[in-house]
Amino acid sequence: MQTHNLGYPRIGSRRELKKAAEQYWAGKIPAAQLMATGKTIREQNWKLQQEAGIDLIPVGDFSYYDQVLDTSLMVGAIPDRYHALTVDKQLPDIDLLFAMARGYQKDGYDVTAMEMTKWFDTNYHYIVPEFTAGQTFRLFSQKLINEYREAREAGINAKPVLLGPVSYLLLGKEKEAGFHRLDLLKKLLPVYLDVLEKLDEAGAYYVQFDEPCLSLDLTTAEQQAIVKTYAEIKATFPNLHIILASYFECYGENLSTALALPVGTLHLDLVRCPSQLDDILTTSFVNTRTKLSLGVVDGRNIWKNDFRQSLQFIQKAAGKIGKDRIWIAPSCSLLHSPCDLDLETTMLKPWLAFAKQKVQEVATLRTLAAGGANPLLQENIDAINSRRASPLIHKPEVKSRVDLITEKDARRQHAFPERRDRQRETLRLPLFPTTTIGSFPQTTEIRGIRARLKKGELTAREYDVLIEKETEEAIRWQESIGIDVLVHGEFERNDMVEYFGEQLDGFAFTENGWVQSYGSRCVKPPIIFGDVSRPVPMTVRWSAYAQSLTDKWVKGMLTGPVTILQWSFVRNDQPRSTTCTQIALAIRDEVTDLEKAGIRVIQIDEPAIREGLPLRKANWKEYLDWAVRAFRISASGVADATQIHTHMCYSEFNDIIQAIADMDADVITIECSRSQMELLDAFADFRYPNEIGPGVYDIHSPRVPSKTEMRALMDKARSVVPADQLWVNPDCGLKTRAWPETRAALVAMVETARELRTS
Ligand SMILES: CN1c2c(nc(N)[nH]c2=O)NC[C@@H]1CNc1ccc(C(=O)N[C@@H](CCC(=O)N[C@@H](CCC(=O)N[C@@H](CCC(=O)O)C(=O)O)C(=O)O)C(=O)O)cc1
Ligand SMILES: N[C@@H](CCS)C(=O)O
Ligand SMILES: [Zn+2]
Repeated sequence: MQTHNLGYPRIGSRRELKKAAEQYWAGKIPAAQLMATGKTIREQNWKLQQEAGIDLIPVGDFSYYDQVLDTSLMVGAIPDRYHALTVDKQLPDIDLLFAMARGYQKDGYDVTAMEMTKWFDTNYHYIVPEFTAGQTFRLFSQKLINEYREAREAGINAKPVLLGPVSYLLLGKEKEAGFHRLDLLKKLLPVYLDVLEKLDEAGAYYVQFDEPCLSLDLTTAEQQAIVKTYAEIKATFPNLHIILASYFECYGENLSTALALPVGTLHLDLVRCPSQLDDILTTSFVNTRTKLSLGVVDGRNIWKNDFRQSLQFIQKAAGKIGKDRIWIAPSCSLLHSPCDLDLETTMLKPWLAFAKQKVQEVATLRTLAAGGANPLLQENIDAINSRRASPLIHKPEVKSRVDLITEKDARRQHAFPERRDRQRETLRLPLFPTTTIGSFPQTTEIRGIRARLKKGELTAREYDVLIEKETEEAIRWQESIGIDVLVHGEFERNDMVEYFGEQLDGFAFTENGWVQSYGSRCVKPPIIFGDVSRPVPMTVRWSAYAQSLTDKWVKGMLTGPVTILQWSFVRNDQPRSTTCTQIALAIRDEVTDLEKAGIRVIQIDEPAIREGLPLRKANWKEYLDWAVRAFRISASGVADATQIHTHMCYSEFNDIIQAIADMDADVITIECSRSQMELLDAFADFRYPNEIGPGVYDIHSPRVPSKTEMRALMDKARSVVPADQLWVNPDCGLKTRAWPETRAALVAMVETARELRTS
């Protein structure tokens, strides 16, 4: 039996890559120092996996920003708008990569960033490839080949990992009409063959192709594209051992396609789809020579592996096809796991495994599968049993409150048209009201204040005074530029999910459990280990304080139940829907407490509602039913006159528009600008009945949009949605931005709204 890994986190266990990239962007370190940090992280990761006992170690999983963007650079899919930067300005590759990811606005250049969206159902975001009808490809970046050579020189048994050509194309977007991106396969494949040629020259025998599109509903043409691709690769490189990996779902309808591919190893995600092993072992696949990679260690969660359960899979497969055809692996890339449990002190530690521990689990499973007594097995059984029996987990009062929920609890008092009238009487807002999404820049000073509190250098009172000062400044500034519905700025929050997790019972948190979300941005997902309840109000103090400073309305700001669920590590001993409903009740209590404190506009953010959608359409309804119900439970405890907003971002929402309408928020603010308001057509076609704030500028880029751009977007919006339904706001919160660009952009946004009211 072999062990292998599909990918390792690249941020470094102390977020070394994040820190170096941000310092480089700020001009504080040279490119060489950033590269040196990257090299050190790669080497440490490779060595760690080698020492753990992993036979085949992934290379190509490292990226300075995103692996999909790296693929675009590898195949030369660089949109025309960057050509001035490559040709005239001759930007080095690393700066071109960052320009494509973040936009470029200096030295007289003003180029927008590429779109970013969710990687399948994860909180990782990739840069969306852009394709034109006349698209050409060529081998542009040799990063993968160079890193493969680097690994070999470091004595690593390296396995190059590529995003497969079909998934790469399907994850991209046509930027003009008249063609389908899959038509480009015949032009793209030769570049992949070029890369394989170079890898072959460098000595690669095993190559992993990730084709996660096989976890989606594919058309026959898409399945055939997979067949054609791997037939051609195999025909060109008959000696290559192709590892084909899909994850996050069953192969489902694509299983017979996958089983017939001329690959050396087929990877199965047995955490997300345990049943597919039986499906496969009852087909003629058993008579082939293809190896099976059993993804038994969960790459998406932090719970210790249940060795007995994994060994059952391994033994069952080995019994049918023989040990030599079995590989042991994590279920997917460990990109989605935090790095190292050794750095933690949580009391949950005996129940957990992070990336470093997961690769050790893979190796231990191989040892255990070989047979013989081993104390590691009993240790594992004890840990699994102690979690199951722990009194920390179950709270009868929480369970019975969930059982007592009625349909009335999930419904506002009246339908939207009546609520709108009450709200208009109360709020008295102008046409095209302006607002922001909640957070203002989380500056180094603010992070520093929080770090000092953590280290005990500030008392809780001293901390509060400093945060109050920031909040007051933000309120005064918003008043001065004429924003209509103000926000308190979220200065007291480390993260929009972790902050709530820290205050809810049933949650634990880590000190260094960082996971990459996009580029240099990381999250520290809380761990939901038990029944969830809210011991005391969580946000009322800050919202009430902000409201006390001004006569304008201040929006209360909450994270919704689905997003808290989705962006946490979730317990795996009860259905997600049950955990979500428990969170919904906690948020409902917060919403009603905010209303009691005089807050009349309350935003319940649900940016992750689309991300939680199952990858296969057949499973959508069940999810949307409980997810929408959870949101409604959280929002329905208030009077008609209290205006409930929700906010969504980073996803394609067209296909869940009915569910969004069913959430029945009075106002939805939604990311739209990178896609030039494309999304609004869906709202318009659907005749979305409630109010909408389509984002008028992209907050991911430091680039300041012009008034003309924002005006054009709003003109587009009002051509499809009635003006009295529209709000004017950015795409998302501004926490990742700095104040100078935030000020400039918001002043221009408010002026744009004023002009819209008169012309
Ligand atoms: C809106 N998004 C979010 C997602 N997921 C979340 N969980 N949260 C989100 O907001 N998903 C979709 C989108 C896009 N994704 C992100 C993800 C992450 C960020 C972001 O800004 N992350 C910050 C870290 C935030 C945080 O937890 N900050 C803490 C700790 C700060 C820190 O690093 N402290 C230093 C010490 C500081 C000092 O001494 O000066 C340290 O610990 O070393 C805090 O503020 O207290 C990031 O920087 O990556 C945005 C969008
Ligand atoms: N209220 C949050 C939403 C982010 S999706 C913020 O403004 O950062
Ligand atoms: Zn957002």
